[in-house]
Amino acid sequence: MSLLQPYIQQCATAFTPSSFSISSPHSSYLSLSKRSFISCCSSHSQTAVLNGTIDSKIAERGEIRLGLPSKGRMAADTLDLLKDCQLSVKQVNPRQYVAQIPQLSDVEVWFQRPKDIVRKLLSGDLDLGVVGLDTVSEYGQCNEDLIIVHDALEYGDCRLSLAIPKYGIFENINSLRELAGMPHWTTEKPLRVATGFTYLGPKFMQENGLRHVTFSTADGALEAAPAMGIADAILDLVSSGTTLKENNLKEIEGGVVLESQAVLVASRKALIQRKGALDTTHEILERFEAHLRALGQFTVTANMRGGSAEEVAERVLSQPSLAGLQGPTVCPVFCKRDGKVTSDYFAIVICVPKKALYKSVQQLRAIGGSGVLISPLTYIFDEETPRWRELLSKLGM
Ligand SMILES: Nc1ncnc2c1ncn2[C@@H]1O[C@H](COP(=O)(O)OP(=O)(O)OP(=O)(O)O)[C@@H](O)[C@H]1O
Ligand SMILES: O=P(O)(O)OC[C@H]1O[C@H](OP(=O)(O)OP(=O)(O)O)[C@H](O)[C@@H]1O
Ligand SMILES: [Mg+2]
Repeated sequence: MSLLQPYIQQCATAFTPSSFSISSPHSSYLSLSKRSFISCCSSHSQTAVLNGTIDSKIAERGEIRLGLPSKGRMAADTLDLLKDCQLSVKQVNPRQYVAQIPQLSDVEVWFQRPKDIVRKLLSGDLDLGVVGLDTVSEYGQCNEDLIIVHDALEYGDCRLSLAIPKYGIFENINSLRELAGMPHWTTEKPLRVATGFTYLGPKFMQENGLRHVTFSTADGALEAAPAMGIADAILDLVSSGTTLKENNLKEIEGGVVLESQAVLVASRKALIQRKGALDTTHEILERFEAHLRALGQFTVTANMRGGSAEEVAERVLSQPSLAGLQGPTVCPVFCKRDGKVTSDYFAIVICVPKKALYKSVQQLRAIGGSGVLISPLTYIFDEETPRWRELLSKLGM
């Protein structure tokens, strides 16, 4: 074994849909990945055995298990989101992998690595999880048992993207079409792609008609592979683009496989069969939605002189940025003048998108608003969350 091999090992076999093959020093991970790949195409009898095992796991335990990332960049942000939704995770010490959320008494939190959260949802050992969409797509492999309950938790933003060197034969290549059209790639000398995404990578290439491609894999620092002569291209997560830039690589048009952010994912079986799982999911979803909706808005209060509530409302509604969620709340401000209670002023309360804040203040002033107060919003609970209806329909309910 050469010195390079423990770091990244070349794949000798060209990818074709019928001969998926990737070699790696991490044989346990890859054999699992390969097994899951094959299991996608497995016989009905194998699926039935697996389903039987999952059914018995559902019957065996009473609590609802939520998997959260144990480490890495998703871990802290996930705990922060839960905390902001008044669902603080009580973990006795950081090395203990089980924890509780006092507000959700039937939920047991298990800290796991993101890819293991997806694997354990599929095996029936977890019921719910928070991970990146990239991880669900890679390790979930389109399995119908996985249901995305909330698809935009607004952190962990990144994209899975193909990147090539800025130099050499790639200098003038700027799109996937141009890359595919290069005469260099043949059966004998295919395009070598280094990636940790050994399911999504081949699938993307196949769907985009790149026939002469081989894949190699490694656990990190993939951006070094082209300069080391190990690969021609890489397929990896990109966020700021700094790592690509620092390693003289560029993304190409049409090369984004997936846009990703943190999601709440569930096992369909658990939602249908486990007692209380659907109610708990509803509560978590409602809290997430209410909090995330509120994040983008401010409450704006202002005073306005006027003859009646209707007349003030009409003035407010004449401005494009002042409609609020359902329209303005207008209420009289009472004061005592010459011994008499009067209301020459009205208080108006509206929610405005954070992005439109200054424009809203200008519009309020233009129609006679004064004493404008801005406060952060914590939650916006609607009558029913749209995602809940979507979930019920995905479950056939
Ligand atoms: N550069 C990035 N910016 C934003 N989010 C990212 C970035 N890289 C990864 N992520 C998101 O965070 C998730 C976890 O990434 P992280 O690097 O923490 O763990 P990992 O790569 O799975 O584990 P490890 O690096 O220890 O093997 C990814 O699946 C992705 O959803
Ligand atoms: O576009 P950027 O903001 O530069 O981020 C991209 C980098 O972030 C991730 O690596 P990570 O930091 O997780 O290290 P790893 O390769 O060890 O997983 C990803 O694999 C890229 O290398
Ligand atoms: Mg990483």
